[in-house]
Amino acid sequence: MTDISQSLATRAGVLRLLAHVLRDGRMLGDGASGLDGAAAARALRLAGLTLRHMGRADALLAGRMQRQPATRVRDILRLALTEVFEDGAAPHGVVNDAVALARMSPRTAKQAGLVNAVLRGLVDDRAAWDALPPPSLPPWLRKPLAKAWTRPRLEAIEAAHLRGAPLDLTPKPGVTVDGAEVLPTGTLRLPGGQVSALPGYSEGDWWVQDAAAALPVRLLGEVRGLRVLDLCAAPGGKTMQLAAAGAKVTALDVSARRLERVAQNLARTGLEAEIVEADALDWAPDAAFDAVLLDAPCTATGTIRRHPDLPHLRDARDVEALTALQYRLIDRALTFARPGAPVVFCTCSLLPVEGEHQVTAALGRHPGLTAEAPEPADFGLPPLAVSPHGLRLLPDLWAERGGIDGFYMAVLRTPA
Ligand SMILES: C[S@@+](CC[C@H](N)C(=O)[O-])C[C@H]1O[C@@H](n2cnc3c(N)ncnc32)[C@H](O)[C@@H]1O
Repeated sequence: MTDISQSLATRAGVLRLLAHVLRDGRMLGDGASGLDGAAAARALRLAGLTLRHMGRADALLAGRMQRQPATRVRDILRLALTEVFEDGAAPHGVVNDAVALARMSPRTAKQAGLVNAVLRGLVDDRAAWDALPPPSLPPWLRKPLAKAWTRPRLEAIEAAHLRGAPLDLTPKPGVTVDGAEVLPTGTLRLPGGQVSALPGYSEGDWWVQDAAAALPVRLLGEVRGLRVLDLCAAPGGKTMQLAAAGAKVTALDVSARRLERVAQNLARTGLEAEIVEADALDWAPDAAFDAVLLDAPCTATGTIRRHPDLPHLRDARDVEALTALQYRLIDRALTFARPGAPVVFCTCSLLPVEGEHQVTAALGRHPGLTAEAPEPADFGLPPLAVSPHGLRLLPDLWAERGGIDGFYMAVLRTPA
């Protein structure tokens, strides 16, 4: 394969991934670019970058085109502009490949001339790109976030999304990784890199987990020897933390496919947990647990730094369905813990309706239920992380250290 055809193949792979997200409504990480190895990784990175900057590309294109082009043509143009202005690609090669991509499909071949003309008029105009406002979240998310966190905070969150995220690892006790920064929370942080090539991967010394996602388990304190229920467990990041800390873990999840990932992760790390495939709303254990962790399904909007596809895949209807499910899961989780035992509720959402409001509502409907507000400093976190009943993390926190995912977590207890 020549260099030219390799770059073309990679860009065709990016178009497949964009169609998977924008047309099929599926997660970027589940998409197939049709490529292998380094080309597949490059296509995935470029698709993510294009999704992050899509609003800006569309704004620039809107000024140049009277009619909306075919969706594939639009994606070709979006990718080309993103590569030139955000990835430092040479305009000449980008335009040539964009025209070739249009010609590749009978449905868009006739628009190859349009692609050429539009791009030639734009790729040298960096000033026009730089003058565009930074990409913003879609209205379904922007509105409630501005209300909850103020507009300047929202803009700081959007800026954090654009910066992306470092690579965070949770080590087994005593494990270190050369070159990694040790965060005050205990997470090991690297700028990035191919995960499976890092030292300690095949030995199962650590697993990938954002610094925020590693905190809910720590709120449970010492768990050695305790029977702990990990209620929505897959793919198993928190299950591994609990098992590594010496807990007897039951890892429950409704998804058989996702539970396979738990089993694989446990096998790689040599850790043990009982795996249960069940709907938490129907399931009943033989005996109450010493601690319960409810990492409830949510919009995952706290992870947009890593998943730029999310704002394009979710909408306000998802929020409604998920908050209703969280409400029911909290009530169920409280019945699984022995009286007085901790039940950690957490979600990786930026929306208070999936965090603070859920805990306030649970306190209102369960007489005697308490929620302890953890002290942020105990976990090396800035005071901004404090919230009425729990810990609130937003992606603009720790900007100088590389940020942290958005999360909410609280420790609930029924009366002893
Ligand atoms: C946020 S993810 C959990 C992430 C996991 N705790 C970790 O740290 O790797 C939410 C999980 O909830 C599961 N889930 C959704 N509804 C459920 C239900 N009714 N019962 C059990 N699990 C459920 C999903 O399959 C998904 O794996």
